[in-house]
Amino acid sequence: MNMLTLSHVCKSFGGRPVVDDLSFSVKPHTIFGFIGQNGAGKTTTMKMILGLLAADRGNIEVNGEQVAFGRTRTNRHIGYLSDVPEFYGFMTPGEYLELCGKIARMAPSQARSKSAELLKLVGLDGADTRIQGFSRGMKQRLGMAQALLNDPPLLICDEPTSSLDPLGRKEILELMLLAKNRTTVVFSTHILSDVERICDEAAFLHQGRIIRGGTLEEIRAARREDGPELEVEFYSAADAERFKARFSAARMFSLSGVRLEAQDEEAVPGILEMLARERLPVRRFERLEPTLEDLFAEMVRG
Ligand SMILES: Nc1ncnc2c1ncn2[C@@H]1O[C@H](COP(=O)(O)OP(=O)(O)OP(=O)(O)O)[C@@H](O)[C@H]1O
Repeated sequence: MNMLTLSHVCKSFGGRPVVDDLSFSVKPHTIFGFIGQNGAGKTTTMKMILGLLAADRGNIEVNGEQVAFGRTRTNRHIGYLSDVPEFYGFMTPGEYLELCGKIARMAPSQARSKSAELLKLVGLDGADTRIQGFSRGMKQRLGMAQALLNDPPLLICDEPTSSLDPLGRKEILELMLLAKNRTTVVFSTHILSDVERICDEAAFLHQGRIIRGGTLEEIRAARREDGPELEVEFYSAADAERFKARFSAARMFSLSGVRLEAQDEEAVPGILEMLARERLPVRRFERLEPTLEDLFAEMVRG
């Protein structure tokens, strides 16, 4: 059974479709990247999953249970982390998590042990100071601990890395990978390199519609039909020029580097033979994988 399923979900504001016939599903213990530019409809979709906004049409199921607008029953399956989580700054992280545990009706001893376990998981077990002095990265890690407090089978993170510096981002990405052992993660983002680093599956959202989805391998495979791009780097500019002169679909990308546009798969051995025959010493020969950023830019341009 899928952990999350959206079937033909639609939402308009003032007659303008913002989410348009959206369908996708997320398998348990995977990380699903929900990708889109600003205004693509990511937050609107998340709000509908959380039952905070009514869908005009379609169906949403969380852990096999149908989401109903205004009722929060299905939210017992969900942990939620926003882009900038808010806390009581005068508390320490341990005090804050224990309070959350008590609000969730945990016994005091359970709230204490669960808080300690999660603070260790997010690397805040030594942080015994008030939250108000925390960096954004530390707050995000605490938000992650809070979201995992009830052992939810689904963790939804709305742009969890957008406000962080590269180190903070890396920490949150690593935490999401760790969280995958205990839950299923859906995270929205416009940072495609984050998706490449940790996601099993992803969906590209554009103007409220999914323009491509699947495993990262499937998403990349669609482009590979055009054949690989190759980069060949030489030790001298003269060698690079000699090589480039042999190909019409070639251009220099640096003083001594040549890029060959989409090549037939069969052409690659011939190129290698030619390099050996002409005794052109090669510093680097690489098939370029398109980045998700390249793919997304292409799709959005149409
Ligand atoms: N309550 C509302 N009333 C009218 N329009 C809205 C409302 N909520 C969102 N919108 C519009 O719907 C579109 C999608 O917004 P949404 O917040 O879902 O996008 P997003 O993908 O999360 O973008 P961002 O990364 O900027 O948060 C935007 O054009 C936004 O202005």
